[in-house]
Amino acid sequence: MDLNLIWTEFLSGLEVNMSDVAFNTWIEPLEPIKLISSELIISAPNGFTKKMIESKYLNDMIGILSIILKKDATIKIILPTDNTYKQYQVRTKPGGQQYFADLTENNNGKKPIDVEKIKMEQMLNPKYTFDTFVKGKSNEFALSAALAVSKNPASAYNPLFIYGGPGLGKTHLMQACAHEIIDHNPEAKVVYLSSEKFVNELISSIGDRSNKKNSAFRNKYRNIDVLLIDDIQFIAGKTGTQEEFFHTFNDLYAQNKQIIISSDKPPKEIKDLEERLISRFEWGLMADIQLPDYETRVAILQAKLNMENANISRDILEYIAMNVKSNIRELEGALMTVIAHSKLLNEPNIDLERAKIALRKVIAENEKRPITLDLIQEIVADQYHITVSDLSSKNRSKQIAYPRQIAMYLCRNLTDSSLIAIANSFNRDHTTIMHGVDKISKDISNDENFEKEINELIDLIKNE
Ligand SMILES: Nc1ncnc2c1ncn2[C@@H]1O[C@H](COP(=O)(O)OP(=O)(O)OP(=O)(O)O)[C@@H](O)[C@H]1O
Repeated sequence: MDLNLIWTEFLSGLEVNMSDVAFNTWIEPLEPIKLISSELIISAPNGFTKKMIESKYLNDMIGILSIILKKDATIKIILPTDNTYKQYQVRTKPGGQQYFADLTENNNGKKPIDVEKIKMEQMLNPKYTFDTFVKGKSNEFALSAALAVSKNPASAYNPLFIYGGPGLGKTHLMQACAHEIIDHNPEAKVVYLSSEKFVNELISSIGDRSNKKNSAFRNKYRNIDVLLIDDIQFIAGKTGTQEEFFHTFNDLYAQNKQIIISSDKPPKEIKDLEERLISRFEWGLMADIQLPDYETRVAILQAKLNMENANISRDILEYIAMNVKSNIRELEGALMTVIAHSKLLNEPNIDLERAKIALRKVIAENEKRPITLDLIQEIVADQYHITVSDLSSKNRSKQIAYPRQIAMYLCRNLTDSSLIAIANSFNRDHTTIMHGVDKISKDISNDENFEKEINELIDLIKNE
């Protein structure tokens, strides 16, 4: 078995059992050196990491390696100063990319394997391709943009910014771009990752006081052809990460490299995102994905069903499409629930009545309204016997101004809308919102009864 493949599997095995921070801090910096029979030689960057691995993670690592090798394995941790295995050390190409330089293999004319590429391809879901993406009115613009960019990276639209609510297909579309670009050009250096992973990698590179790792981080992201960052909204409020990402973005853009970004909202509406990033994200093309209509929902269900090789009747698909409207992930979840019931009950031709019973919980959840600024305003207005338009009016009487501040507080705490979006919905500027939120926070901490009143309101909103 190839060392690179073993290592990739090994990392995946460890990653699921560890927190991201622990993985990035202790495991990521390790380098596989050589597999000699069933002993894996691993290099740790310093004595402290070596000690930490040996005391805390070695047993798990041996367990995982034994499963991969299908025999009892051992692991030896060495330091870069150990010359015994020098000829096997990882080398860095001029671009910063790393590969294993087993000199004996090179002498035999074998091409060194690109570790980053293997890792990256493993991160892509093989099912998330353009072929499996169902086109509908809600996503046709984003789909066309993604196709155009994948066919001609960095010449069609740069950056491409895809946004839309949860579970509507942003990750699927981003990964379809990555697959398509790699299929057309296997040499392309494509990096796909969530902004959370970007943040974690950055933190662990900063945590390393030797500058080596920090510059490896920079090289990694500045020497690629296509960068896809999923769920960029997670870098909001993280000043250091935004700074690093800003420079990465500028470097790639200046070199005419494609950048594709996804988010749950358009750049302007992302809470605590720096203005300079917002403006850069808006340089290229912004494409939104909306909630799918009924026909698209049925078509998606049909497509998923074909992949699952199960027999679910059309009336059940229509029933699901009619009742699950909130997002496609839930739609898929509902279909999988019916398929699971049909399999577990041994009813290959499950009927609509049975399916309805199986779906009762899913559908009840789906009927809950999502918490939006509009919903909060409706409920607050109703509770305090005023109208929704009073909330955004100029009226300053206490009977209206106080519920207005309560609604501002709830909008800020129960949604992740930006201050600007909240301010617009109340026809005010953002400082007024901040003042209102502060006032209500203080009143809550000073008055238990008021706190109770607000908690009851929150329950009402959550259960609507
Ligand atoms: N148009 C589509 N055709 C087929 N499947 C789709 C489509 N849109 C979404 N899906 C499926 O719905 C599920 C959720 O999609 P995905 O994870 O891409 O959503 P997302 O917008 O990235 O969500 P989040 O913001 O929560 O990360 C996936 O299994 C995906 O394959």
